[in-house]
Amino acid sequence: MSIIPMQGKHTVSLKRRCAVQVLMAAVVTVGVGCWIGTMRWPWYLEAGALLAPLCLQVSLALMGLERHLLRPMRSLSEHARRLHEGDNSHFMMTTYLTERQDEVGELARQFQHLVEDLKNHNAQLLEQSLIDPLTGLGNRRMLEYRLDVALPLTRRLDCTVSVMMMDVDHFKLYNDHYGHPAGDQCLVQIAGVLRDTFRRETDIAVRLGGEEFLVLLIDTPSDEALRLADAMRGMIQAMGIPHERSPSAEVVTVSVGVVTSPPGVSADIDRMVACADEALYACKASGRNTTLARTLKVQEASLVACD
Ligand SMILES: Nc1nc2c(ncn2[C@@H]2O[C@H](COP(=O)(O)OP(=O)(O)OP(=O)(O)O)[C@@H](O)[C@H]2O)c(=O)[nH]1
Repeated sequence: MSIIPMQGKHTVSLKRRCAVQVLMAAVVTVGVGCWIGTMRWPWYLEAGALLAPLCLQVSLALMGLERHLLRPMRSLSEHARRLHEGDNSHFMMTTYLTERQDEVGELARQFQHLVEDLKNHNAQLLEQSLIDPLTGLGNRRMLEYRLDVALPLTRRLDCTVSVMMMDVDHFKLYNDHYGHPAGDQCLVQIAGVLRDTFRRETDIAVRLGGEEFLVLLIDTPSDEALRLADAMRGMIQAMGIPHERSPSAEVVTVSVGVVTSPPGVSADIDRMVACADEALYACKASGRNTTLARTLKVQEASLVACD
């Protein structure tokens, strides 16, 4: 963050305000003193006449102190307190502070910059903690984060939720044969297919870990979800990444298990993931490089188990 010098071009410094105030007090006191000298009043009247403008000047100085220093300081400390308590969602310093052309305004602007920098930094950190560094897809935390928003929405809109579990076939053999860095590249290419296939803003595609990926689609009929999952599987096969050691194909392939909750049913994601996992392992058992869907048993508008 750049540090802007305190004395800006248009700054009316508090120091200058004080100097003007003191000068005015001196001029008024000397002026009144000279005037009293010509009046030949008794001493108590002279003292009263001298003290009255002095008291007025002191009162004006205190009012200025309150207006130009103490009130903005209280306001700044209130902002700092709200930030400290975590209320920074819509943090915006009042223009009354930031538009001031003195040191307090400068302090408020710097404070505002600092808070904005911190907010950006926090947003970056949050994003980094939600992204899988290898593939750039979301990770498990991203899934949880997005489910918090997506699931209440699906309940409210009474729409379907589809979960796809995808796993690379014989990936251990791939790693053993081509090496771990080549395995990493393979995962990056697979992630690219997921990104190209699931482009809707509501689609959630994440790498759960290792060679396992999950896709969650909302408001997509079960046959469409199955068609998309199989298209994705086909595209990964069509990339033609050689896999000499695979017992099931000459290229890298994946197996995909799909499950869709019907509309009007409250989606239990854990149960759906378990069902999609079962479908995935059925793919593995049936020779791999396939897509299988499972239907969900529903009782009293909630998911019970896979059939
Ligand atoms: N290159 C690379 N390999 C990984 C990564 N994460 C996990 N793996 C490897 O992925 C392999 C997964 O092996 P398994 O779970 O036995 O599964 P598989 O060999 O694909 O066999 P099937 O799933 O039954 O087809 C292991 O060898 C892990 O070391 C990663 O980030 N990069």
